[in-house]
Amino acid sequence: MKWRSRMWCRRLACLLSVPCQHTRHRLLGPSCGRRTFTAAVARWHHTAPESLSCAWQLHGDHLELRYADTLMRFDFVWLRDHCRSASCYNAKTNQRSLDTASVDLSIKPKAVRVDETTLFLTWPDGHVTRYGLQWLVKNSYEGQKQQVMHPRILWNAEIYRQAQVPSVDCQSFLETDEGLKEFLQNFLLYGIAFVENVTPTKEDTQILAERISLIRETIYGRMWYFTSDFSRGDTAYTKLALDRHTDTTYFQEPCGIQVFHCLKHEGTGGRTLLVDGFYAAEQVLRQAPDQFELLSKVPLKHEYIENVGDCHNHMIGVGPVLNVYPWNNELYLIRYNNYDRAVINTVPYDVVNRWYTAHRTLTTELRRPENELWVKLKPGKALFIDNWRVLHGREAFTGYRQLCGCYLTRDDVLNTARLLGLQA
Ligand SMILES: C[N+](C)(C)CCCC[C@H](N)C(=O)O
Ligand SMILES: O=C(O)CCC(=O)C(=O)O
Ligand SMILES: [Fe+2]
Repeated sequence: MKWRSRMWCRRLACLLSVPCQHTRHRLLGPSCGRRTFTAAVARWHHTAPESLSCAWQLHGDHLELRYADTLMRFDFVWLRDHCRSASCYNAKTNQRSLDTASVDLSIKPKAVRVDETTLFLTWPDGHVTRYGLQWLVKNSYEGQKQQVMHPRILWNAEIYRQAQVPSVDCQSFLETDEGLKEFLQNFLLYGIAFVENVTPTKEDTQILAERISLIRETIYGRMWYFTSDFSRGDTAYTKLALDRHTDTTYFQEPCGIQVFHCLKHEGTGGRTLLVDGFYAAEQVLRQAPDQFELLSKVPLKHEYIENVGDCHNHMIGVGPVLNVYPWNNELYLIRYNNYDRAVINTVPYDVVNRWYTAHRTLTTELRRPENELWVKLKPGKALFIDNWRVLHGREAFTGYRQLCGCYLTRDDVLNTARLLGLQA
């Protein structure tokens, strides 16, 4: 992604290299500020020449605007398409009424005017579009690019322990907005969160889950409940150790959240391992950006083939190990499960070779002991894991062990968080 920032710097540099025009305008005085501009001449216009709070310039196919320390460029079709007038936009439902296909792709504003707070555009058919300058900063590519979509605290074991993230009490989680909000804030920041003093039953675990989301029903059921009874074609249903992984990598959209509640364990071992996949990926980005890029570009398949008893399933999910938003390179999903990774047949041999190297670098980071958080799940303590970020595993165990839980739909967890005022 380096090229992006380099390119951006170059563009920024070129725009910053025109201050002579600002100076000239300041010398010309305030009269030009509110004047309607009709000709497409590249010239800076200032609304408040003394403070230089806003300046704009019309180019052949876009409008350039500087406001609140942000330099923004707006495509003309974009400016027409996002018009918030009553005939183009339904403010009650927040939906677009304008048929975008009716906009001439070479449209240009007939007139442009900016006052202290608002940009006014008049289109060839006479339609007038108004944008608040604050709204533009918040919604422009350049404004948006400066902020992350999901604020997070990346952690290793030490960082997580030092943070002393509290578990939320079950009653406060279920009965107060503050309890729920605190829980969700922790969950969004760290990708894991605990609820304490839960009655150790499947039904009570379901009530917890439904407090924040819809349950995502899968081939494992809605609420699942499992022991080492080999009832399914998967090593989760054994007493074996499981290396760190994310679940349901063989779904086109892996489950967003996993809930675990250990209802019983009479025996030894069986601790849960948690590793922040984004922390590890960040280390790869630092050490070897090209390897990070490869992991985010090469698509692979994961697969689940099951024929046990009455369970017949064949699932395939395709996607890269690291998934990033292309406009800011921010990670949003890691798909990592070496058990369920399918035959690699989507890439030529020389790329395969480089991919294995990159995968090894990531695995080395994921396996560093200092990145491992080990917890023993006990009846009463429910664990929520962001399955798009935090890997889980398990130590081998002896004796009878019963775990219940479910998957949650990510959109609905984030919905609850946003309704409580959190950035999600
Ligand atoms: C959680 N539950 C026991 C229901 C399912 C386990 C699925 C395990 C599978 N290997 C995966 O990683 O997706
Ligand atoms: O048994 C456990 O603690 C977890 C097993 C597992 O990885 C899973 O169920 O997804
Ligand atoms: Fe798992």
